[in-house]
Amino acid sequence: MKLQVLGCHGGELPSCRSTCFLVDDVLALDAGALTGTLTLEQLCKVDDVLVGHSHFDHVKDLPLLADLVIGRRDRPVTIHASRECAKALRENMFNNSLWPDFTRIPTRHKPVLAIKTFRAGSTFQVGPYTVKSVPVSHPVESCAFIISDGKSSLAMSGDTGPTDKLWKALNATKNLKALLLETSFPNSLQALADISGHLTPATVGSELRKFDRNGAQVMLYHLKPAFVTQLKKELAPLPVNVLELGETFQF
Ligand SMILES: Nc1ncnc2c1ncn2[C@@H]1O[C@@H]2COP(=O)(O)O[C@H]2[C@H]1O
Repeated sequence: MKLQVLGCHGGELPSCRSTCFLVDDVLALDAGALTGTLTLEQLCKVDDVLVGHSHFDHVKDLPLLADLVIGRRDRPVTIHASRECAKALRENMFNNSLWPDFTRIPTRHKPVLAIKTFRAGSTFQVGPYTVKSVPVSHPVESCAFIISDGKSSLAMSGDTGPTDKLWKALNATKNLKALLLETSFPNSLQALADISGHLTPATVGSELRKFDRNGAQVMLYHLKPAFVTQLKKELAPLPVNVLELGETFQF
């Protein structure tokens, strides 16, 4: 699997882009940095988007994506969202008020977008990938994903505070090559991290003690733009890498 880092922050500044990864040019993980990073030709190749939860920084490019690729693809771009997330997208984004309902445009039988719902905790197929969703800990329904192409597995934590379910699922995963793990706030903001369902370097350290790592890389993302420098200092002693924009990995 090829993994491209399009966005690896928990917000946006000229030097930071919201969460967005691209697998094998065709599968996007979250949609926080699609339209500002990919060309129109590259955007037209994205067949599926896995959305971990409904918060704005993870879904914000879906409306612009639909408007850009309409009329340029043979089939809809499929957005895979948990029930609560799908409901939020339908009611609050593609509601003909904030943005046109592109799940019915240009026609309801051949729309540019399809929203496909999964049950948090279920395993489903997306093209050649088997995707296991794992509910994690956040104020809205949020899922981690474990994605396998039959040879390698790659996991993304989604936005989460401390969790047991994710580590249990990861410890049972064969051929796990990498875990993309969220880290949002510095240790001085532990109370905010706890209330908003996020990790700090301190809780990354304690969470990693639950992980039978087996050689998998741990790559951190979702650093809040205002705290990147402080976070990198606090993370330096941990056995992890902090992701950078534009990086590409092959698993
Ligand atoms: N109680 C809170 N006080 C201040 N900021 C918050 C609070 N709850 C959520 N947030 C912010 O709102 C953001 C929503 O997206 P995130 O979960 O990435 O990160 C969250 C925090 O940055």
